[in-house]
Amino acid sequence: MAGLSRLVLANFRNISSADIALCCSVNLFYGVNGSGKTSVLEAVHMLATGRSFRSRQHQPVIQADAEQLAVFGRLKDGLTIGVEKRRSGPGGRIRINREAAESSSQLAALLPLQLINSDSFSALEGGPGVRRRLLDWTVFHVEQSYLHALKDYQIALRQRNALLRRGKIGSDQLDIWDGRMVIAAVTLDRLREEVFERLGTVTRELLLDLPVSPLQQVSIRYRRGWKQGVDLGEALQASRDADMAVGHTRVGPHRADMVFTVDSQPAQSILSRGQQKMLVCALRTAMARVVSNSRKPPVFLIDDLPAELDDAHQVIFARWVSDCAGQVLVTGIERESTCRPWLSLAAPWNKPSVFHVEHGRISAELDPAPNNEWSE
Ligand SMILES: Nc1ncnc2c1ncn2[C@@H]1O[C@H](COP(=O)(O)OP(=O)(O)OP(=O)(O)O)[C@@H](O)[C@H]1O
Repeated sequence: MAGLSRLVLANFRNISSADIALCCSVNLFYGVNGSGKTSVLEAVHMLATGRSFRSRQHQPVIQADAEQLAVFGRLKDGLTIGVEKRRSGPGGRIRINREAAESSSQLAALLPLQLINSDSFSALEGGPGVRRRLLDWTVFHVEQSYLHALKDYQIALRQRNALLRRGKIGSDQLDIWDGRMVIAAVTLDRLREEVFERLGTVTRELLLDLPVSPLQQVSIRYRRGWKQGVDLGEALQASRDADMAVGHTRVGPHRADMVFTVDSQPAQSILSRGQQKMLVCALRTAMARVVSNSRKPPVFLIDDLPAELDDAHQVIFARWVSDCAGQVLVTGIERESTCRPWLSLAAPWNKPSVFHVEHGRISAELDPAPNNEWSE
C-alpha cells in the first residue's frame, strides 16, 4: 500500500488550518460549492508535485492576507514530505524527512498521483502534449532513469532551436545538437514504446469491461514523432531547411503522441462525451495499473465524480480504481451520491472515511473506521 496517513494544511486557499488522518482506502470530502473540497485535492497535488493543478502561480493559492502556505504529509511508511510557498519569491521550499530536497521530481517519485477532474477529460481533444505527458508520467514511474534522458533531450532540443532562430549557422553547429538529440531519443523512444505496449493492452482490456459500445472498437497507436523506418539523425537532416524557415525543430520525440481512433476516425469525432470520459478513465486506470505492477500504487484524486459520470459508470470506475490505487481522495457535493459508487466494492474500499467540509473547516464524521488499519 502507498499513500498518506496524515495531511496537514496551513493557509491553503480558504483552509486556514487542517490536520487530517487519512485512511488507506477511500477518503471522501463532501460539502457545498466553494467549501474547500477541491482545495484538499489541490494540497495533495502540491505535496506530490510542488505545484497546483489550478494555477500556474502559487500566489493565488496562498490564503488572502497570509504570507505563506504550508502542506505537510506523512506517508504510510513513516516518511514525511512538506512544501512551503511564500507570497514573495519564487519556487518555495520542499522537504523530505525535514531535509531540504532539490527538486519536485523527488516528491513525484515518493507519491505517484492520478488526478481525475473535469480537465482530465479533455485528453482526447487537446493537443499531443496532453497525451504525451500521460505517457511520460507512466514511463517516469516505471523507469525513473527516463527523466535523465528526457532532460538531456530537452537541453539539446532547446540549443538546436536557439541556433535555428539565430539564422546564419554552420551545419557543423547543428550536427553537435542533432547528435545529442539522437542519443537521448533512442532511450526515450525505446522506453515510451515498451510502456505504451502495456498501457494500450490494459486500456483495451478495461474497455471490454463496459457495455457494448464503440469503445470496444477503439484502437490506440503510439506515434513516436518522426517517420517510421527512418533514423532520427536522417529525419533531422531532411528537415533542416524547413526547420530553419520556421525557427524550430519539427521532428523528434517532442512530437510524440498516443493516437486514439475508432474505425480509422479520430475517437473524439465518434465517441459521445460520456464515452470519451470513460475512455480517459480507462487510460488513467491503465496508467495506474502499469505503475503499480512495477512500483508503488498511485493515489487517486477524484474531483466530483457524480458531476462527470452516470451511476453505472461511476461504479465501474470505482471498481477499476480499487484494483490499482494505493489510496483514494474523492470529493462531491452530496454525501450519499458521492459515497454510493464505493459501497458496492469489497472491503476496505466499501467503507470510506467521510469528511464534511464547511467554510474551509474539515471535520471527520466518524471515528477511524476498521479500514484505517494500514497494512503492508
Ligand atoms: N487565496 C485564497 N484565500 C482565501 N480563499 C480562497 C483563496 N482562493 C480561493 N479561495 C476560496 O476558497 C474556496 C475554495 O474552494 P474549492 O474550489 O476548494 O471549493 P469546492 O468545495 O471544491 O467547490 P466547488 O464544489 O464549487 O468546486 C472558495 O470559496 C474560494 O473562493
